[in-house]
Amino acid sequence: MAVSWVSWSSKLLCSPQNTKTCSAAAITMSSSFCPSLPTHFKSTPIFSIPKFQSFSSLISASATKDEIPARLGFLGLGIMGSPMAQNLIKSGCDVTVWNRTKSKCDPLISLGAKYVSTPEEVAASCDITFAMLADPESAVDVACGKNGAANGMSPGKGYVDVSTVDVTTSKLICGNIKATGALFLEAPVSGSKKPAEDGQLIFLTAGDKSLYDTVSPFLDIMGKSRFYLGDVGNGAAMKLVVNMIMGSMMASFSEGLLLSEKVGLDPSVLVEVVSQGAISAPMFSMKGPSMVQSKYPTAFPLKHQQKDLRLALGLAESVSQSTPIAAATNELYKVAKSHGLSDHDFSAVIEALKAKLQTQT
Ligand SMILES: NC(=O)C1=CN([C@@H]2O[C@H](COP(=O)(O)OP(=O)(O)OC[C@H]3O[C@@H](n4cnc5c(N)ncnc54)[C@H](OP(=O)(O)O)[C@@H]3O)[C@@H](O)[C@H]2O)C=CC1
Ligand SMILES: O=CCCC(=O)O
Repeated sequence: MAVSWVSWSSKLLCSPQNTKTCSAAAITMSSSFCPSLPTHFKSTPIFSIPKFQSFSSLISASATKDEIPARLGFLGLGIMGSPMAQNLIKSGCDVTVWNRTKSKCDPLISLGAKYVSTPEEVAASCDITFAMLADPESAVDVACGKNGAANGMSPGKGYVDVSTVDVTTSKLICGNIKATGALFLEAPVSGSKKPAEDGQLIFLTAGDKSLYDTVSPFLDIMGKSRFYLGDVGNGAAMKLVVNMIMGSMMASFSEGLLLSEKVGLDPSVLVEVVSQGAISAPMFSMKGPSMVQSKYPTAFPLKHQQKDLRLALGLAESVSQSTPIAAATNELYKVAKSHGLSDHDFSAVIEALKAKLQTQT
């Protein structure tokens, strides 16, 4: 399995907050400007716009990458898709958007995005189409359903699915896209609402390497690092394993917060103690203070965390791997969902452990 990793550390040189809001046309890197830049970026214009060449000719010339296509599509403008598309637009890309609920397109249209009324039309009018959908069902529907993106794909185009789905779903979408002669890359992301806003996501990609090479400058606008993991399915699997760990960590943290309170400790102090030791995690420091106040402002919806646990358990089942902790954790998120917490942040799983909810189940 081919694995590569690139961190675009050069972004740190541009602006303290988010370098990638710099005009795309202005981003040109050289080794003297950025000594820490990976070799293949050095002395290479990251991209130049707007130079509309046929995408297929650009793909075949992807080794030089001195020009890349700028007609981008973005399907799915939820918590993640919206800021990701915004960063592309703010970086000077030509972006066409679509979302099932049309009103979510409006802020992006105000920023300069084009709008068309179906995924098919997006794919037909763009060189590369990104998709950020809720779950396997919506990802398949938008890619392969009636008026789906596959109907607008053809040789020379590329489809990049950044949704979190299972391996089988990703392979199904890949098959439908590739049947049109287009290229496919799965690229689920690690990082939540704030990293999406700040262009600090981590892309876990797999699929057509030439498409990966072509879209890397766009991934670098939206993210801080990217992994190329080989065959389709490896990106999806990596993402599910990461989120399986994350879901269990959050459940365990929740138990700790409640136990500390029950034995007369101040859970805010626990958050501080945890933050200074070996089990410190940005997630605990970020979400702990609001959890102590029973507040769960949504960054990562609880329903999506439960979906990821469910899919991770399926992945484990496919290779007969025992995952008792993830299985128990999944049950807890299901309890939280059954109490109407689906659209709260996943840190609301702590509510499922509170005595009141336990007695209601
Ligand atoms: N939020 C986070 O922190 C992270 C989320 N993810 C993953 O990214 C994906 C998107 O997450 P997020 O943005 O948070 O989710 P949201 O729930 O905010 O957005 C979901 C998107 O999917 C669309 N959608 C849902 N069902 C359908 C359907 N049947 N047909 C067409 N479109 C549909 C929604 O459209 P509409 O607006 O019409 O409802 C919306 O655009 C998920 O797979 C999630 O697991 C990955 C990393 C972090
Ligand atoms: O899928 C959601 C991941 C959230 C995160 O990585 O913080």
